[in-house]
Amino acid sequence: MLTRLDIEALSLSRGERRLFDGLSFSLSAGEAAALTGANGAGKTSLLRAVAGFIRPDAGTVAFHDAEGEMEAETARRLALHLLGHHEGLKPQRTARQELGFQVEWLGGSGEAMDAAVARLKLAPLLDLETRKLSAGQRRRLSLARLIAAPRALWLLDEPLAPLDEAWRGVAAELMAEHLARGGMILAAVHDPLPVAARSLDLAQTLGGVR
Ligand SMILES: Nc1ncnc2c1ncn2[C@@H]1O[C@H](COP(=O)(O)OP(=O)(O)OP(=O)(O)O)[C@@H](O)[C@H]1O
Repeated sequence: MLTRLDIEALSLSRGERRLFDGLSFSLSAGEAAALTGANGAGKTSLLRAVAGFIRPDAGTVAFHDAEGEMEAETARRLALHLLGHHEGLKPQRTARQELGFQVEWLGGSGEAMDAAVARLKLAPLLDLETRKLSAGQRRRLSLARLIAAPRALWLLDEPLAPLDEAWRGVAAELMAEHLARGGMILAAVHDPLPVAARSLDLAQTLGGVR
């Protein structure tokens, strides 16, 4: 199981623009970090770099389990979830088809999928095409993935943004349970995370934070 994420001296650019330089921080089992910063500061880009979708200009992203450093590709394939703004749902497919596909792709079981559907109260939505779901309902469908296919590191991009108060409460419970099991959360947020979390302000972290 993934037990630590180490980011060391990371520099990231998008287009011609350098977003940040020399960013260093670590996250250990049971810890959460709230990534803050102005629009365009690079929060989403950092999450995508950790997930391996953007290559940094310099620096390293390393994943560790109890034995030592893991191969990054393996860690990314098996030990993390990236939940983005865009839920990555095909509009013409039903919620059931999309969730079923994702859970199978991620190696989750049918039982775990049923548990996730129950926890996120998705049963009445499963036969709707995803284009007919509201933003909050789509986010609940994405949150179901987190439960149906357990992974140690959750990379969450504004996870609460489209949720109403009641569903924010459920998301908070899911996060707290994940941390209590030794999971880790790195979340880009504009509002505070609803769990105890270290704050990592991208506007103020040039040069490194630990
Ligand atoms: N594919 C891309 N090509 C070029 N520039 C990009 C690309 N994707 C993002 N950017 C730029 O990178 C910068 C950082 O974007 P990013 O989405 O990481 O910011 P953010 O901190 O998550 O912002 P927000 O709070 O608005 O979600 C922005 O200026 C954005 O325009």
